[in-house]
Amino acid sequence: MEAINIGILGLGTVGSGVVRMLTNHAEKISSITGRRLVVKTIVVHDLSKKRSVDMTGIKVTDDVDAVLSDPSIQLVVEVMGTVETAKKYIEQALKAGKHVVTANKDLIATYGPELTSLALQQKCDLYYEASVAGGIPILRTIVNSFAADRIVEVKGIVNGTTNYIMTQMNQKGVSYAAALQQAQELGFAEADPTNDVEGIDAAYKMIILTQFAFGKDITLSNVKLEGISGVKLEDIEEAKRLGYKIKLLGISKLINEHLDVSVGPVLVPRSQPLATVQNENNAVFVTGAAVGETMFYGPGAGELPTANSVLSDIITVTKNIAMGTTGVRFNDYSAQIKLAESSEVVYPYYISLKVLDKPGQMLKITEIMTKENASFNLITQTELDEKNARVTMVTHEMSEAQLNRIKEQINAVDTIEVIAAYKVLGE
Ligand SMILES: NC(=O)C1=CN([C@@H]2O[C@H](COP(=O)(O)OP(=O)(O)OC[C@H]3O[C@@H](n4cnc5c(N)ncnc54)[C@H](OP(=O)(O)O)[C@@H]3O)[C@@H](O)[C@H]2O)C=CC1
Ligand SMILES: N[C@@H](CC=O)C(=O)O
Repeated sequence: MEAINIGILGLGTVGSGVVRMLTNHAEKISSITGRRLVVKTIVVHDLSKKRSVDMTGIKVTDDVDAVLSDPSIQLVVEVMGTVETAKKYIEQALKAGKHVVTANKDLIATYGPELTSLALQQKCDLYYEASVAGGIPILRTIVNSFAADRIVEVKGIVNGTTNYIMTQMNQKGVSYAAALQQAQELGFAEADPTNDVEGIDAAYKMIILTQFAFGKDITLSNVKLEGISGVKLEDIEEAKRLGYKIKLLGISKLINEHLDVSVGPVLVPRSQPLATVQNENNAVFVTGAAVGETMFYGPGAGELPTANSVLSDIITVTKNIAMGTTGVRFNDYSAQIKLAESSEVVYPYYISLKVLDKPGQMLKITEIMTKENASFNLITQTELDEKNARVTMVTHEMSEAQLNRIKEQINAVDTIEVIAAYKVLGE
């Protein structure tokens, strides 16, 4: 059987899973593709590190040229992370006529269009299923199964680390720091977990999902972004009391034919399926005008789930090589859509305020709300200590522009401070 030589850049959580799956499932992969997949070379950073996979017969090196300059290697799998270095290596690989599979959302969200053009020019494949929602095959599903439908919304939990942290805090009373450390030890977190907890990793995934669902290239600056590092335990408890769970959600949505993309903590009703997604699992809702609401659920991070998505790309590329059909875009859809104005984006909000515990504070809040034509369907005040109280409210629908003006005016009152303002999802 003809062989296809593979070079892998990175042998961490995902790289190890890829090697394990290529070894353990070799027979099935060959029977599907008609090719024998051989991992010829793996590039790592630190040659002295102990590895957990069997590397018999594989060259392990810290010299990337051993892959990029080896003409016998047809397929490069980039699972090392970073943006600029990975870009440089992938460009070199494509220019050398090698096909590329990557799990790197930072890279694809930042340089996807540029790399896709280069791949097309070189008649090479560039696939990145694992870059969004780990083990959930969501990108291929949007390309294939939603090809004819008009997608109106994509939303969901697309970061395993933050969902893991919030589940552990919520259910087991684990501290934020301890839960983050566990997520790092389990291999879910990024090399720099700031990207996870500040919502940047989820935003990168929403950029890619937006490209696939709506055919629109956006950048990080187009995503309204808030992470979980500022979410207070009191707000988690208060949300629970009101019948909600706080989840970090990515939402990309058509509003009046304009697109709004956000990542942030959202109050999800306990009865909504997203509220039941625990630990590193992810769930993506895709709403099509024809099909209605669909939900895709599964592990969003971790060695083997992510490796399975990388393998699906490797198999696609192998089949394309075998059939001589390489050099086709992963996603062909492109559309002209404007971004929504903040006056168009309307949600109910949960607003949490720290107020000086003295008379008249509620009046000031309601005056500001009334001035902005906003109303709430519940408001409560709880004493925090001798001096301070917390006021929480769930508003009726209001625009983001209204919310911003309300926040600004409340923060200008020296006895009141806005602690949180999170969207509230409907049932
Ligand atoms: N972990 C997960 O669940 C998921 C990760 N991803 C993405 O997959 C990619 C890999 O993630 P993950 O496996 O977790 O990362 P790890 O940090 O576990 O592994 C990174 C690997 O790349 C190697 N490496 C890093 N920089 C270089 C370099 N400059 N030259 C050569 N080798 C280098 C490291 O070498 P050494 O071992 O010697 O240090 C290590 O083997 C990232 O883009 C990540 O965002 C996507 C979905 C899920
Ligand atoms: N750090 C990411 C890994 C997968 O993309 C996450 O936690 O989701």
